[in-house]
Amino acid sequence: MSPADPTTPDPSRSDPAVDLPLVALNDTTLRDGEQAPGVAFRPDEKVSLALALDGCGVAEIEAGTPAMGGDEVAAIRAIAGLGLKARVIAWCRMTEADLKTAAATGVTAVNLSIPMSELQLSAKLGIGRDEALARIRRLVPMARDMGLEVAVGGEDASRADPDHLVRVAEAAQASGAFRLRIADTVGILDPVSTAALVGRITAATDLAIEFHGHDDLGLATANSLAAVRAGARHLSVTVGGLGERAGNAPLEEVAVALPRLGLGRTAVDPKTLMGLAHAVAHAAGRVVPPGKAIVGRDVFTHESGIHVAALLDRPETYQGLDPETLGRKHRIVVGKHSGSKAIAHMLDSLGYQAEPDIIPVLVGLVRHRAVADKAPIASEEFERLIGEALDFLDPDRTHAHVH
Ligand SMILES: CC(=O)SCCNC(=O)CCNC(=O)[C@H](O)C(C)(C)COP(=O)(O)OP(=O)(O)OC[C@H]1O[C@@H](n2cnc3c(N)ncnc32)[C@H](O)[C@@H]1OP(=O)(O)O
Ligand SMILES: O=C(O)CCC(=O)C(=O)O
Repeated sequence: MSPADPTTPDPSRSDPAVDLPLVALNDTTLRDGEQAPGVAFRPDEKVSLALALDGCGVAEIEAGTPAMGGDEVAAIRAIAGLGLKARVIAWCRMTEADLKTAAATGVTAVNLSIPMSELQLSAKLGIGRDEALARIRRLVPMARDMGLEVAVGGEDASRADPDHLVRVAEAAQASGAFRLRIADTVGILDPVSTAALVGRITAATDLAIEFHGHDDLGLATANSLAAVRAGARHLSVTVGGLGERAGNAPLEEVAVALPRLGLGRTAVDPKTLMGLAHAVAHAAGRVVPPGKAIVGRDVFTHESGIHVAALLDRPETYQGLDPETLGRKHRIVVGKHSGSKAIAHMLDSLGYQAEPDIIPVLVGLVRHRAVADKAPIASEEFERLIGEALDFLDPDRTHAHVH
């Protein structure tokens, strides 16, 4: 098994290594992310999120949809003028009007989107595959002549005939596009079908392939990783997975999983991911769920007695990901599932030297309190429970059970 071969990763490696393939993350929080129902960023919010995304190290920022006009155009123009390291790309339908509006924003790159499936071609545009190919051959060179880099967006590619996708890749490349996006628009792929589809395209073309996963089945991250195994070197992501319906592949999951699984490296600084998650959630009017992988409040917090007992001695016993790589730390709380070692640890961390007889009493009191409160026990409440335990053990306080 060779770690350099993306199809045979070495799961034991945890550090990004230079011999892993470089994967470009195209963050579309400001375009597809904002398509989540009710999410509406102000231009100043889009600008500050673009700066944060650039600081985090994504390769590309899909800044918005110029065809929306007004504030959206102003925001894209402002982002294009920031001089970011990331490529700033605008999303367009494959039409001359959208292209001209995009060019006027000052972006240097456009994603020209056209449906790939028969269903969308006929239902949305009333055209067939040949006309779709003709539009690619007309619009891509037009955009190139305007001095723009061009990616072709293959909407609904997961429901399209793979032979047509290959022809689209050929037409896109011959017309001057630098990339084709394979979009699982309605989120129906799994990792096996993603690898088969993406592998079919990457075997037939040397045009760069981007995979754009949706999370309708909770598989967007898994599918994105499968796409990399199959040769995709560009992935669409959004912060927190924000996006249409169930959203997109979360930036934080993809950026951390790629090197952790020995599949790829990116330029993303993992220590920026928490701040970014909260900035996007705030601007989106949403919250970061406590159990959200990588950036959730509780994902390095431990309550279960068996886990705490082991990781107090050796953190690696219950650690798949080192929190320090994300600028985070393990946290231990006491609650319904605490055992005696966790209670002793809590006493110790609050500065008490306890005699062993108080611990089982506290285990019971903590469990009871946690069920009533449906929350871990805060330090002040724990100290109150110490008092209760002392009253129970020795109502007259003739003996010091804690010091
Ligand atoms: C899978 C995706 O995420 S696709 C991206 C979705 N993003 C958005 O919709 C961005 C927000 N959208 C908007 O603000 C508006 O829909 C606009 C400004 C883009 C267009 O508004 P309108 O002109 O009023 O059109 P409306 O939204 O009613 O319908 C969409 C039109 O786009 C056309 N269209 C859709 N995809 C494409 C395409 N790839 N190429 C060309 N035309 C397309 C539809 O056929 C329809 O055309 P019609 O008006 O001639 O019937
Ligand atoms: O055509 C594209 O660029 C992809 C659009 C998209 O967001 C999707 O299909 O989910």
